[in-house]
Amino acid sequence: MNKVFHVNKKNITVFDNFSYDIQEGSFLSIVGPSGCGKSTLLKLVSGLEMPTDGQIVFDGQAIAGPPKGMIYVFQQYTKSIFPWYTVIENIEFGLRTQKKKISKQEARERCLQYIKLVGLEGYEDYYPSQLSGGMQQRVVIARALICEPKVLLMDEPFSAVDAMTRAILQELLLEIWQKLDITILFVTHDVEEAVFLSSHIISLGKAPIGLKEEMLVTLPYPRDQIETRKNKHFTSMQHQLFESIFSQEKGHL
Ligand SMILES: Nc1ncnc2c1ncn2[C@@H]1O[C@H](COP(=O)(O)OP(=O)(O)OP(=O)(O)O)[C@@H](O)[C@H]1O
Repeated sequence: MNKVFHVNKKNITVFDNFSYDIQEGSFLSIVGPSGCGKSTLLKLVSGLEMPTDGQIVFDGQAIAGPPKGMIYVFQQYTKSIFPWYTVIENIEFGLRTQKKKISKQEARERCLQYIKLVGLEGYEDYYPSQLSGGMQQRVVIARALICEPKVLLMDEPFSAVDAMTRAILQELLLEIWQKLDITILFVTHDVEEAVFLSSHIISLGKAPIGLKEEMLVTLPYPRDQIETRKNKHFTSMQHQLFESIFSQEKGHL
């Protein structure tokens, strides 16, 4: 697959002959230096951008637009939840996008089930402005999951929350991933986050290098913020990724 943007009469080649097979059920993080094409790759997979040449195949079909079964969670969660809706109404909005006919009672029960899954029980009738950043991000995650996606695409979803909330949300996301058996594609700048969460990591080189490194993260699941970080492989994988990205960032400054 190739992806070239045309800006001000110039061509920007982001991917040149890029190819990668995503394993169903994996937790794949995409890391790499700034501007290497991480978000573009997610947009290509989600059908929000189309490749200039080649194709992206999902469920045996070339993607020609946002496919059913994939949900995109953006970084700026405050912009993607409705401030005039309560928690439960925001989550119900996810159900309505599915266009399946279900009764009011069933819709409420399903919303409550996902509210429980993300640990927001008791906050059903709160408005986003009455919630912390981490809680708002939970609403976004619940709204995405209620659509029962096969693939969840997340572009730096935790970058705007504080370190402790991020650690809690990371554990929550792993629990959900294991419970629901979905595939997650996760863009992050943070190599520690990538190693903690992922079963697979791809490191992209400065465009248009494409795939620079592929890493299988063999740390056992379930992972734990305290125990997993003590594992010596955790530290060595983190160093390896950091070195690879930092050397490219530095070379370009
Ligand atoms: N819609 C667009 N039109 C033109 N150029 C674009 C567009 N989207 C992305 N690009 C260019 O493609 C390249 C890759 O951008 P992308 O946002 O995918 O990188 P990234 O790795 O996610 O960056 P960062 O880590 O800084 O968020 C950049 O040079 C960017 O300017």
